[in-house]
Amino acid sequence: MIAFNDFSFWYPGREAASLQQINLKISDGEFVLLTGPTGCGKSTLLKCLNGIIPHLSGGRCQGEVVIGRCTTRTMTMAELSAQVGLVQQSPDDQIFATVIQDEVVFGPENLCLPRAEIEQRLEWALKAVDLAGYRLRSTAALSGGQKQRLAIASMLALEPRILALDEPISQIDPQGACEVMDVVKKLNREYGVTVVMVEHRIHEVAQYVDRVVVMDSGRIVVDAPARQAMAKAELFIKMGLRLPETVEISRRLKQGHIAMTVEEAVNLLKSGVRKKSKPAAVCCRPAAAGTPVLEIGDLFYRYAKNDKQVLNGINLTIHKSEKVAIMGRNGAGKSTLLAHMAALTPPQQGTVRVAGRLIDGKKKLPLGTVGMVMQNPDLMLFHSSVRQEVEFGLRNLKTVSALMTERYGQAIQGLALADLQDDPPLALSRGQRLRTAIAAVVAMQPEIVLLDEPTTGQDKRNIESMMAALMDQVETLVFCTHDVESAIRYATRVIVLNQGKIVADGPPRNVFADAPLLNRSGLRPTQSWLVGRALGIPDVFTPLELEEKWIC
Ligand SMILES: Nc1ncnc2c1ncn2[C@@H]1O[C@H](COP(=O)(O)OP(=O)(O)OP(=O)(O)O)[C@@H](O)[C@H]1O
Ligand SMILES: Nc1ncnc2c1ncn2[C@@H]1O[C@H](COP(=O)(O)OP(=O)(O)OP(=O)(O)O)[C@@H](O)[C@H]1O
Repeated sequence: MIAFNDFSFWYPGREAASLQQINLKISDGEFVLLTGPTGCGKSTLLKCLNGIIPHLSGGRCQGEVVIGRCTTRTMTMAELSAQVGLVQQSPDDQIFATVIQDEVVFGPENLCLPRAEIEQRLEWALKAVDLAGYRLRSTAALSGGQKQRLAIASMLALEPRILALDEPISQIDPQGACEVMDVVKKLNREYGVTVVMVEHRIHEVAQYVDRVVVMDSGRIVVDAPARQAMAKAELFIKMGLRLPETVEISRRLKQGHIAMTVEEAVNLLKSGVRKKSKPAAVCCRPAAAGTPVLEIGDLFYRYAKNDKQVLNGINLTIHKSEKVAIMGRNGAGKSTLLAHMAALTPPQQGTVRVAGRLIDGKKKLPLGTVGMVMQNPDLMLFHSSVRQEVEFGLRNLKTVSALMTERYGQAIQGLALADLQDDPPLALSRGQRLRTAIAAVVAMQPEIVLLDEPTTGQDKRNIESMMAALMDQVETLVFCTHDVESAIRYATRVIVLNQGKIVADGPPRNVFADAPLLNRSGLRPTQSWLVGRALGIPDVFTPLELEEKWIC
């Protein structure tokens, strides 16, 4: 169905090839996960499938990509689009209609399908991504995760033979991600759709796929059935990639079996010899009680007069030095709350105090009080090099030269951008663009840093180095995330929103041990916690903790 024959590709103006001698064959009906470190060429490879490369990208190619029986060089974009549906990494790059239903029916209408069939596909596709009630809604009034769901729906409605998905669940809440994966798997299994999915959240998708292809620096370095690929756990770790916790548990057990699901991991552990003595339960980190820096009282907010309340009576105090994760279902109100904390949106009802200043929409906060990175980093990048981008804020703060060099250096090192300083930000991979936007904010060392989903599109190594830099260089940090593992590891406090209300607020270990709460809020416990529960060991959240309590 798909064949890359000795294919290499150079973007315009780049000396190094972003794809190097790729040889890859994907059969009809296969489900392939394509993964690898940020910037290794995954999105570039997907763009070859529907003809963006070479027809729109410019640049230089060697070798060929064959879809069906024809090479993409000789096929038109229209011919390719009829076979390949590509869901792009940033939904904003894909969505163009102003109304949701228009976005979804655009493809089927262009295929000149009968009206009844278009209607049926529209209904089915929106239901599949849980947007059924949103048909007539404006696309501009969607949250980031809802936009990602819409981008998926518009490709599902095309019913393509090949579905190419570029990090389709990166901004979707954990339960929603599972539902989307179930739909994609069903299409693959029941209708024989060939699926090529790029994803860093390997732990959430590995159990769905037939085969795993890993890239590094533009080359394919692993190509194996899923279980065999997971057996190369050491290589994944060396490359800084994330493993499913069940695989991590299997690795620690050292028995040679690889568990792909929680059930398999439970059976594997039961078959081993259990440790006799249990170490004491890990203590919850105490909540910080420093000076209040964000004080929110009875905050209500709706986008338009007749809309539902998006924030529904928020009361919240965040203290200096806290590291707070805000979590919850797509559309729960996280980004809207963050916009209030950044004083970008003045309160309609209730009060917001930032660093002691009452926000009323009239007076601006002094520069350097709050730094925020939005969910879509592209909205914040406007310079012609990473260097200029990161220096911009420091120049506005009139930072003296020596301090500027120091802060710039720290931010660039911390965000792993040293090799990209002269690159134009918008010609970087998404993970690299996001790190650039974060570096620009961190370099200014504002009192409060607000990040909207900073782990999306990042490999494990970059998440770890980025979070280490944030822990080190940022005083008070508030970040929205769907990444349960990162919240457990880095947050001192987790706040869960549901329909604009705070439904949980406490140390991560308390929040993530409350399965009914997680279930109601679009979240999921970690695989280690589920394994621990099945084995009767409470308070286990990571493979390491499970090893300490169970494995000899
Ligand atoms: N439009 C472009 N112009 C020039 N270089 C580009 C362009 N897009 C990507 N690149 C470069 O090509 C390489 C591969 O980028 P690509 O987006 O395919 O990586 P990726 O593996 O998908 O990364 P991520 O996981 O961060 O999305 C990177 O080094 C990137 O800087
Ligand atoms: N500009 C807007 N106009 C009207 N409604 C909006 C607008 N932006 C967001 N909304 C709606 O407000 C609600 C909350 O959106 P918000 O972006 O705060 O959610 P979120 O929790 O950050 O979601 P996600 O996890 O998907 O990023 C959603 O129902 C969304 O559709």
